[in-house]
Amino acid sequence: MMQSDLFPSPSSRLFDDATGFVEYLPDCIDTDTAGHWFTQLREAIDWRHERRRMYERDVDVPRLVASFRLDDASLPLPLRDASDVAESRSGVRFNSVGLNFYRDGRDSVAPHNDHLDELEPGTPIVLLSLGDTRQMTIRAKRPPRRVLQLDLAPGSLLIMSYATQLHYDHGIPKVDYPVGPRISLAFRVRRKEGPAGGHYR
Ligand SMILES: O=C(O)CCC(=O)C(=O)O
Ligand SMILES: [Fe+2]
Repeated sequence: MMQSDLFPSPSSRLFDDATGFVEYLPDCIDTDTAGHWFTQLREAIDWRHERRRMYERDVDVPRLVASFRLDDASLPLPLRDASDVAESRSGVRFNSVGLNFYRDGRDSVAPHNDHLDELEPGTPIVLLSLGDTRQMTIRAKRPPRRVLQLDLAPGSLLIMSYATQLHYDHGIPKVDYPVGPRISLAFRVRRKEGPAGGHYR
């Protein structure tokens, strides 16, 4: 599906080995466009506030979420352009986008790997960041416990290969300093069959 020689700048890979690869591409969208898309999405999306059963209690998912199939005729406008950017920079044709809206530093996503039973085997996940910069932690599940702390700047793409979901967890921790809102778009190739999309803590 995806060939590494489709990637124009191998040096942007933070690692690339038997555990998969992670690639960070800053400035894929200019600042004005990133700001415009952020505002459009914040206003146009019908953001869901979800709850999730955890340790026999219902808890709030600490961010707002939304999701679309990319063949949805009513796909909000900037998502089409955003998927074009994700596709041209990764060489992969995606069929779904999951959105996360982190309202402030108290919003987060707990360490997790994306559900492999929902992904077409071998396909990467591309995260496009808009709004304020938040830090992502990527941590190996097993020793030697490689840890990456990445600032995900607006207009950047982060590409995580399929294999990394077996070997690493990723998350956006809460922060105790003032930070503005952030929206992330997670492009995926979802399997045709398979479970309905869930969300992560
Ligand atoms: O907001 C992000 O950049 C990460 C989101 C994420 O990990 C997910 O939606 O699965
Ligand atoms: Fe994720």
